[in-house]
Amino acid sequence: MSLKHQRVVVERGPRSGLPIIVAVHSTALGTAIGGCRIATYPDWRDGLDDVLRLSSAMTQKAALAGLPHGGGKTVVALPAGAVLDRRAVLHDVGDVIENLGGIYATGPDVGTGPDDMMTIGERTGYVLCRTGDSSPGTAAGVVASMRAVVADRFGSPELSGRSFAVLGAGRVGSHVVRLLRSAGATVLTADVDPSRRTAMESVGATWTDPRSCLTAAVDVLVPAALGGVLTAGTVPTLRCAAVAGPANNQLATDDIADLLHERDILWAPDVVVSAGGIVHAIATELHHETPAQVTTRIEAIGDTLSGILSAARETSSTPAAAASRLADFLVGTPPTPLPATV
Ligand SMILES: NC(=O)c1ccc[n+]([C@@H]2O[C@H](COP(=O)([O-])OP(=O)(O)OC[C@H]3O[C@@H](n4cnc5c(N)ncnc54)[C@H](O)[C@@H]3O)[C@@H](O)[C@H]2O)c1
Repeated sequence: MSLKHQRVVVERGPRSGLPIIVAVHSTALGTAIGGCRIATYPDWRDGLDDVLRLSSAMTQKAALAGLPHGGGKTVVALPAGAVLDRRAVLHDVGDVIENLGGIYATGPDVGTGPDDMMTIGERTGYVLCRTGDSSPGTAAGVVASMRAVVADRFGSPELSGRSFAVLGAGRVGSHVVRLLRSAGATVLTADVDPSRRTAMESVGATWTDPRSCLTAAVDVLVPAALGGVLTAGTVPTLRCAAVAGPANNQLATDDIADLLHERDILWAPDVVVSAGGIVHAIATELHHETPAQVTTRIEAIGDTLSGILSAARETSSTPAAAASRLADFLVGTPPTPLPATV
């Protein structure tokens, strides 16, 4: 396999002794952006695989969100049972990013949050989201996407009277549930953490168990927990008309997009749907836009998704393939040919 990334740095952190891996996939549209993931891997090379995949997805995400940025990612690959000296590892991360000289800026991801960005910020200025929570922006982008999805599927963007099953009532999922309820939708929700139940029922959502939520007969299933939820095993059990949610990497493998298409379940690519938080952070922190300008950008996620869903229909391809082709076009990558049929 040829290397498609602009730059990949692997360093053993001098303070932490841990593998710090930063991949800059592309700066064709501007500074690469993408979060810092601290996670356990069987081997650091699995972390390398992850960072290569995630940074390439960030290039697509930034381009599809209309941001003048490329994609990158940081992974700190923890061995099983590692005891973390958090400050040491975050300073190691900060130094690696600083040494890249500004071609990449990081932010929170799995295993890191705004406080960690403050600590990384003690070593480098190339860091986002030091304050605040990205989940309200992400949720707003999800709801803008919902309007595009129901318009495509049912002929009207109206959310009132539509039914949704939100799997995962965490930071983003709980905001989505509230926004959908305020718009007059019927909402079923579930989380492995039962402490979320009271808050969700107080806004009028119906609580259920995760399995029933996944397979509920609803208009739209909203994956808002972990990635990999759509598999060859789960897709045949779905009873929804569409799937659209913030969870990253929902498809266990790329061919699951075809399986959903064959079942006539509309899948909205998560790389588009989940962009609201990063759009908010970039527009506010790097481009100093006004709240009204930021809202307009987040609402535009729905327009982008509408265009992708129309293009998919017109070319008889999956929305995943249509999104990928649009991202390649925006970044200037030579497009891959369309398959004859899907
Ligand atoms: N926070 C953001 O701004 C943002 C931005 C883009 C994408 N995402 C993605 O959206 C998803 C949710 O992010 P978040 O910030 O809300 O995370 P979170 O950790 O706050 O919420 C996730 C929730 O899912 C629940 N959960 C875990 N496994 C589950 C299961 N099997 N069934 C049901 N519930 C389960 C957890 O208990 C938790 O409440 C993640 O995939 C994340 O990568 C988040």
